[in-house]
Amino acid sequence: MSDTLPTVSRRGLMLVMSSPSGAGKTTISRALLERDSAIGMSVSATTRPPRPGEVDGKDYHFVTVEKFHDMVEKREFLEHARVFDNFYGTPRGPVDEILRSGRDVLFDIDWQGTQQMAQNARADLVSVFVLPPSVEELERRLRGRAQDSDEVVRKRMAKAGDEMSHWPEYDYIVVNVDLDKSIAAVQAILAAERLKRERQVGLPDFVTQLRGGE
Ligand SMILES: Nc1ncnc2c1ncn2[C@@H]1O[C@H](COP(=O)(O)OP(=O)(O)OP(=O)(O)O)[C@@H](O)[C@H]1O
Ligand SMILES: Nc1nc2c(ncn2[C@@H]2O[C@H](COP(=O)(O)O)[C@@H](O)[C@H]2O)c(=O)[nH]1
Repeated sequence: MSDTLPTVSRRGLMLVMSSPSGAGKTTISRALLERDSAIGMSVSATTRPPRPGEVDGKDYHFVTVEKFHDMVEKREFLEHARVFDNFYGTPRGPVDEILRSGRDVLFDIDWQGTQQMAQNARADLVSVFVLPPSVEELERRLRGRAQDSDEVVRKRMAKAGDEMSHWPEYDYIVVNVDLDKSIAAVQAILAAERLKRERQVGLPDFVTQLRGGE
């Protein structure tokens, strides 16, 4: 066997994860990032105040409402939306940079953002909707996270039904019962999507070379 591994160049994909608040998409995303160096996270901008332990520039870019509107006007967002009582948006620049470096990009965004991304870049998008095992468990997780006030938890629970109604718009649905199984499921989705023929843009050259050149 040759000692040089064949590489077929590949077009980067955009993996979007959505769910009702508290179903577990951030937890699954973090685990995925730790295990897979070929995917980078899109860090959103938000007008929401930081939760305890959240780091500016890592979890979010925490910005004022004025700054957010300025970014919208300057078309700096790939998508943006009002979610609950705050604004959230995906800065365009870092996403382009990750894709240019040949890696995939992971997004933790809501259904409104996913719809906007689907309008602009359907071919590059892979979308996963995470459902909780039950509404009771969803509330347990939101409260167990212990990072939001009672009022915030109540508002998020009140919106959960509406958010879950968007599941048919997604490519894959993961019911997040067991965390390890959910992480493995998303890894499997990513592995299969990377092998899609149309994403392996280096295949024509590779097969030509396999056939001895033409
Ligand atoms: N399979 C699971 N079993 C039990 N607890 C879980 C599971 N998955 C996630 N959790 C816990 O549920 C809580 C909410 O998870 P997480 O913050 O990932 O939700 P989220 O969907 O990203 O919410 P948000 O949209 O508000 O950011 C966390 O405390 C997390 O540790
Ligand atoms: N459309 C977008 N939605 C986003 C973005 N960043 C996060 N989100 C979604 O907001 C809610 C609440 O998040 P939280 O961190 O306050 O709990 C959740 O559904 C996220 O997926 C974004 O850039 N665009």
